[in-house]
Amino acid sequence: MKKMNNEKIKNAVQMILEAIGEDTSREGILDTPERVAKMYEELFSGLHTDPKECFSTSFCDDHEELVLVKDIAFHSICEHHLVPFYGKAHFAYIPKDGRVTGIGNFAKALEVVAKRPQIQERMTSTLANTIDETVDPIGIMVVIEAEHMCMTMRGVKKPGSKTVTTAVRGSLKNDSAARSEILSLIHQ
Ligand SMILES: Nc1nc2c(ncn2[C@@H]2O[C@H](COP(=O)(O)OP(=O)(O)OP(=O)(O)O)[C@@H](O)[C@H]2O)c(=O)[nH]1
Ligand SMILES: [Zn+2]
Repeated sequence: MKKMNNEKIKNAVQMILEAIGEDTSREGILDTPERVAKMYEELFSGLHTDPKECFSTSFCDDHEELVLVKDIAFHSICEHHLVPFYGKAHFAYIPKDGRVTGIGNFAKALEVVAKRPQIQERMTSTLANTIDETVDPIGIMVVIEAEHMCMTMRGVKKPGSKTVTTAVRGSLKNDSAARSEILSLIHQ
């Protein structure tokens, strides 16, 4: 994994604090540039990791029906304002040739992809493409529901508003009945 430049982040945060008129010598704020640099290392840890690595385990169990792993919580960062958006991701897929993937792999891939500055649409399609290329299922549908702090704490200020994005690959693209079943299972 490429290393982040912590020194650069520290200097930038120091400059922001100075620019907003803070007293950067006061005790509470003295270590803030360093803290933020450490935090960014965690929040953006997925930037140089390939989520395809998360799908290494699979099992052959003759299951060729729908599998839904739902309500996996995540936090990500909006690339426009660098504030969080957060919510839940749902993964539905139909295994090919009875080969199923480990259900925990969806949560691992979500963690990698969420830890990047981005928009929700790209996060959704990145996950769908990753699963399509590694698990190679008959069909896949990724649904993400999130609240964006750039829409709640600033700007239009609409707390509680949710954005829902979907990405569909394979057979589910032409199967509206299966997509409706997935959506009803998600919201059951
Ligand atoms: N499509 C999409 N838009 C997003 C996402 N996150 C934030 N945005 C929007 O990106 C837009 C950025 O708009 P700009 O006009 O460049 O920035 P701004 O003046 O700060 O915009 P406002 O947030 O509307 O005040 C805003 O409409 C945000 O609501 C996302 O995940 N997907
Ligand atoms: Zn934003």
